[in-house]
Amino acid sequence: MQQQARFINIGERTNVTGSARFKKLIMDGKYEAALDVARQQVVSGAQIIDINMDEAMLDSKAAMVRYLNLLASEPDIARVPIMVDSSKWEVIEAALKCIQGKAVVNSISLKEGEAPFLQQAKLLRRYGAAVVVMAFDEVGQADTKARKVEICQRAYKILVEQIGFPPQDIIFDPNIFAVATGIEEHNNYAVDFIEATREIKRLCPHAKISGGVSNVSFSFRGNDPVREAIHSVFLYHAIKAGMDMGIVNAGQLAVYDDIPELLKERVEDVVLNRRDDATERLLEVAAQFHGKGTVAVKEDNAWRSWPVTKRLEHALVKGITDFIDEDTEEARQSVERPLHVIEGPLMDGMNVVGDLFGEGKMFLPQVVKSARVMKKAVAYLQPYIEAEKAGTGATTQGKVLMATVKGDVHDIGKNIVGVVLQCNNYEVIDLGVMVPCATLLQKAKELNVDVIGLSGLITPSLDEMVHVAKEMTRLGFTVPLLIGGATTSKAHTAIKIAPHYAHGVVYVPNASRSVSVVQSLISAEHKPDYLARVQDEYVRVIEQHQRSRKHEEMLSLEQARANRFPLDLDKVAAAPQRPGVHVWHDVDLQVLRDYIDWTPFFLTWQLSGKFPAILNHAEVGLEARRVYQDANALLDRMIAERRISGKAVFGLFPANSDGDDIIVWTDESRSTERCRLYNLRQQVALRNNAPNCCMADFVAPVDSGIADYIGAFAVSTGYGADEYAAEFAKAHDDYNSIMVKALADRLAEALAEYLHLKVRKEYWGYAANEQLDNEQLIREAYQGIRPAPGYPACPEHTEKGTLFSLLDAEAQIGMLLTESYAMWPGAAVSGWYLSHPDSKYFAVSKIGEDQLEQYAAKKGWNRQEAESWLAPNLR
Ligand SMILES: C[S@@+](CC[C@H](N)C(=O)[O-])C[C@H]1O[C@@H](n2cnc3c(N)ncnc32)[C@H](O)[C@@H]1O
Repeated sequence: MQQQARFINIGERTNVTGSARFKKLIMDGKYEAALDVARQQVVSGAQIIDINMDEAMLDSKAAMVRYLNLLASEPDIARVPIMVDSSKWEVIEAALKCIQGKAVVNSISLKEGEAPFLQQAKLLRRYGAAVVVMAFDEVGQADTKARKVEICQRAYKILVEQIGFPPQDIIFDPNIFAVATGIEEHNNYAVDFIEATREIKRLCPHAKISGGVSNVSFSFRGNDPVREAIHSVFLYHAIKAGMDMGIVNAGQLAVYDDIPELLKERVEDVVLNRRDDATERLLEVAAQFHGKGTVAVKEDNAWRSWPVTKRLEHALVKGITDFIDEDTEEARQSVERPLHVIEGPLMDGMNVVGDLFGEGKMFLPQVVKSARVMKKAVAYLQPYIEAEKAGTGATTQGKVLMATVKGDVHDIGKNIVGVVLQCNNYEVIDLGVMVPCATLLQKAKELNVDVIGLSGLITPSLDEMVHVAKEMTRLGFTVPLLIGGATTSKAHTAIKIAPHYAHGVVYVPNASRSVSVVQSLISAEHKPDYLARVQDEYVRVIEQHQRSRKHEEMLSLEQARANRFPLDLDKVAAAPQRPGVHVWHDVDLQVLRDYIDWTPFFLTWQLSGKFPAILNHAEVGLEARRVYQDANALLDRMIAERRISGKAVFGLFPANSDGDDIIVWTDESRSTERCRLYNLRQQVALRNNAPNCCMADFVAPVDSGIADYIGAFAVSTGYGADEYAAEFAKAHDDYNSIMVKALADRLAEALAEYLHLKVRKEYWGYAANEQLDNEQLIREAYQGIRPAPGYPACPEHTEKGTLFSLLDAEAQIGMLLTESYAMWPGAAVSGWYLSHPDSKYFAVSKIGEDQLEQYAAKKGWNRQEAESWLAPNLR
């Protein structure tokens, strides 16, 4: 597997000689559609795409240039290297002029002798391109191991020794030819390639080996399953011998371990030329595997002949809903009562899923798909169960009541935990979002639940959780309380919540952990021990917290102010090109797709790794590609059917700082305050006496006489998302329900990114010439920042109130704030725009009593209100 992981797939569908569809699109001038062919390959795992426009009826050079230029503007495709494939030198040169990153040229050879070979190689070196060198010389194409090695070694010497071509940029293609053709001399072709690969790698250090893999199975055209098995077996051995890359249709490659034993053995005989009658023996069995699609699909269908209980298990593990109604019906007929189907095969199947997930052999998206199968089966049985009046359902392991706390609207994490618990046979009662404490506890009593789970995303929710814990004590509850959500932590749970409730407060870091936690809490036998361990752990966490806090030296607010960030007033940006408030009512979501930061999307699904590398990750790559594909298919639908929409309101205003405040003026006369933004300042003594920052430090002070500005924005792409997600949930499809929200969140972040870009380049215009790709945008490699209230530089959430009234966000685009200052719709981002080149993100962190008092006075808060809103900065 490790070796497979290093292999580089070269996509081949963007080749007019190899793909009839691509050829037609290009010949018809449908370049946009032809781009999709490239995109599809990247999505299916191609890490280089081979582009070939060599067609007699085509102006190949013009077609290549046009296509490459279009590709360059598609960030999701342009991130993979291009292999320029042409037999015409002028096409290659024209292509190299368009390609920005490192290109690979396919190919040159010694066919015409050394002089043209050298000349071309020199030119390629000047372009910094890597090159594919075919094992072809004046005599012809190399077929035996000896000839392959001889030609490649000769080419290597010429390239490296005569012109200093970087050896790591040389890729040899020692020719893969068809085996099992019926001609005896061809029988050793695969072995010749594999053995030559081993030898060339030894003799030509750093050079790479590539080849067109589909050639090897040419004699089995028409029988895809056998062809795919041949490719897979061939690659298995060639990669072991040192093959680095190959042209191979990544979407149609059988998994070596999944090839049925009989087929694998016969194919291996052919590929490794192990017996004289290998071809006949493969032909004998080939028909059995004949069929459409991949070997895996062929095997998939085999499960349909299994006994129904096994079929149900298979459907659950693989997440297949296609046959679930008919299989559930068959199972129902085979048992006495419909409930027995749930208690028997369905729960057995889910146990398998639970075990595989627990062992790390299944990933979260797969588990959520399994839940979809389970729910559909249960829904199918429901009318029969009701007709029988058999009560509410099967016995479960326990009842878990879950809710996102009052004032908070975020629920993706909670929904995922709910699904995972259901998969493990817990009954989950989900009260949804913004659930007041009284409602929650009343329900808990009424339903006599075993566990209560709270979730929240924004920091004010942490306080609400403390409130729930206190109320549980006051009302005499004894069931354990689970705490989860993005801003929650073990430390916060230990320090702030646990002391208020004596019957177990457990922090759950992610969905996978929820099962073992609930299991331990529900078991009468294990619960005391488990809670004692949690308590010990909390003691340790608290001690650690106290130790780390002790080292923090605090400055007085006065001292911190004296150490403010020294702003370079010569660099204050010019006045905005388009001041005032602007509204976008219907943002083109298609445009936003290119600005999506996908990495957090995978994290939502508990797949960690940076995009796009994660798509090819040895362990999670396959699953990552699947969710990515599902996500894009759903995005297509959401956009085409206009199921969600995006809106933005933003404005650019005259502003100056006044101490720690920022004054927003009504107009350029700068005489009347429209509003004042209150900011917190860092008070912890920082290393090397670094400045104690406050957001106001990045805006020109009022007494400088400099006309500075500030921007404000609020965007959401959540309009319609909750309804759409609810439709899926109603159809027992949690997978897509969660997916809708995760995608709406991604689009909201993408909108924030895109809008910020437009502001920098056009509306404010201080960076009109900025040219950054999406990766640079994600890294925020631009001038200026967009700090968001609730985040570390401006952690106090009520400032969102000022932001929203400044923009009149409710009237303009219908965005609301809850009592905890969470934004609605949930897929939303808001913040300020600061343009100064030295402005940067920082964390206010802990503040002192003096700042607490002064800030409270400015906001008109009493002590309790101040402590509540500033809680995250008082720890
Ligand atoms: C949370 S990430 C979101 C962007 C990420 N590419 C995504 O799609 O999820 C970065 C944003 O968080 C906010 N942010 C990050 N650090 C911050 C800080 N220290 N203070 C204030 N806002 C901060 C800024 O609005 C910044 O643009």
